[in-house]
Amino acid sequence: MPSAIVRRPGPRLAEGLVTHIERTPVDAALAVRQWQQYVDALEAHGWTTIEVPAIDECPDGVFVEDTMVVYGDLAVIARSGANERRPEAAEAERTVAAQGYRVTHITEPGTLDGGDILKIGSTVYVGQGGRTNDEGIRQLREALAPLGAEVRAVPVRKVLHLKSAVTALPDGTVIGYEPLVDDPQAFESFRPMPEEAGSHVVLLGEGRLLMAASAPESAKLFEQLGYQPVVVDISEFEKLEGCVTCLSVRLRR
Ligand SMILES: NC(=O)NCCC[C@H](N)C(=O)O
Repeated sequence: MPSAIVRRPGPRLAEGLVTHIERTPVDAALAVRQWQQYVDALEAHGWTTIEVPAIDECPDGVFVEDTMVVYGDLAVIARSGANERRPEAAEAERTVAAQGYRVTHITEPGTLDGGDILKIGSTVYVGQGGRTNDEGIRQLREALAPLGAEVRAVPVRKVLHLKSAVTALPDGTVIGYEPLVDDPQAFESFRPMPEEAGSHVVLLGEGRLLMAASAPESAKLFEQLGYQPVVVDISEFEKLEGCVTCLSVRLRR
């Protein structure tokens, strides 16, 4: 059975970082309900969820995906490009290690956020230009090479992370909202989506795509393509540049 690491939002969520969008007020109580619905959606589709203890002093702790990259039996613990977010990694590391993963670390001067990593088979795309630096990419390549992964750097300048711009469908097609994708040609096959949030899907298995309620046109398009959208409202996390991918680390082993 697949499982997913998640982390409950803390009391300072509303103070989370915003970089590319205007700050708007976050309803913390609504955010907790939305987070629970996100967890419920994972569980309803066969995913066991494993909680990292909440980290009250870090407003962005809920975006647990950024703390690591999991590939095969290895968890590469990230060193965030945002100083304020670095304390999030320690407990996340303990949680993934307790699941039986080997652990290695991105070390200074390398920086890397898990949100910058998009895995498609043995190809690992890494966003370059935001939170992840060249040294972080070099270290990731070195860590994953023995596992047969090919790490490819792609530019990210218009959004926070690579996976804010693009994710991939089960058949490997990369999807993105073109105005926010720096180089669509960096990917073997690219499909433009009609909405920004339509570029973000979590593959739940059996053609089901977890996605945000803020992309209804994209949901229709996915249905036409033969997929089954599983829709969650994550408005309060979107106000902090979060999306469906960043709220969990999927463990498929
Ligand atoms: N992987 C992601 O898309 N993470 C979203 C992180 C949002 C958070 N407010 C941040 O700026 O780090």
